Amino acid sequence: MLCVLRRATSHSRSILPTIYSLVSTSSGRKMSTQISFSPDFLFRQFFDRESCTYTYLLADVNSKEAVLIDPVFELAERDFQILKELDLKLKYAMNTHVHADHVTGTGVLKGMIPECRSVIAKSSGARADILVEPGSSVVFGRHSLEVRPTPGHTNGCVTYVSHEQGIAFTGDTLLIRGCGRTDFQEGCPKMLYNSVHSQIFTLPDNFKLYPAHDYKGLTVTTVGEEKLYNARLTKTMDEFVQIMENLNLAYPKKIGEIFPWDKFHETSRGDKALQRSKLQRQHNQSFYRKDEVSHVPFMQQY
Ligand SMILES: N[C@@H](CCC(=O)N[C@@H](CSS)C(=O)NCC(=O)O)C(=O)O
Repeated sequence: MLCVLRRATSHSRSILPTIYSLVSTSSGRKMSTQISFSPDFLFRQFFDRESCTYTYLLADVNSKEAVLIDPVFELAERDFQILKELDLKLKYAMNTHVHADHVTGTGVLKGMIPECRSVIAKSSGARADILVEPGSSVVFGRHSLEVRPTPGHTNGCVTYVSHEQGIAFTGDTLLIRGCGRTDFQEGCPKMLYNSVHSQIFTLPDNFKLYPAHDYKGLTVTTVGEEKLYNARLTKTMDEFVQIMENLNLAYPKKIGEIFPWDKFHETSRGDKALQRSKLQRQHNQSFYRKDEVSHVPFMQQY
């Protein structure tokens, strides 16, 4: 047993510097200079087992002002309880985009915390108290998040960046070793490719990236790692488009609750997506009649 442990330790010692040096060779930056969180910055990552969604809680520990990124409707009570226990004041409940796979928790949280304001990108077309635009800053206490436009999965996708903490919340634009699908809801692979390369891969290699979902149990990545190992985004644009057009993923389970089918149908791109959406629509109509979609008001009431 001791032997195995020793071997495992020396193995991880030999691999890590290789990764770091590969990354620093490709960009000229040193991955080994890890950016630590400031002592007055609180960070928590929460997980929804149902939709594999990450919700992030960030706060200024002195002023107690907090933000939640991508809260989930069914888990609003969990998030509220944590805020209460940590004695935090939720200033903003924000979304990276209009989600197709879960209903946002912002409406419920606003009901529980009257001072809380909802935030989403103006380009999403969704309703919220604050509609942010490229270059806007979301300020909580002494901390702030820069809003970077990263359309492609949806038109209104944004990435929120904390330069001081060296972190970015990429929503569904960039997933760990993958990316958001582009086969519905205004999806456009070329746009997504450009967004990642111009807005995310231009951040320093040692910035940590936190996605809105992971389906394999991974929690965090870095710009440097994704530039080396992302199976889709390390390809050329043409290769990337080919990959994205042939993913053939099943639609998210909740899509029928999020989108009125007529709107979804209109905004699907390409014949293949349109055909699939027709089939899906026929299938779902037996479950979701439009006038029975009780969650839609929450989707609109960010
Ligand atoms: N199986 C899940 C949905 C999985 C899925 O489609 N995820 C989306 C993000 S939520 S719209 C995605 O972009 N995935 C990309 C990928 O490569 O997996 C469900 O049934 O809800």
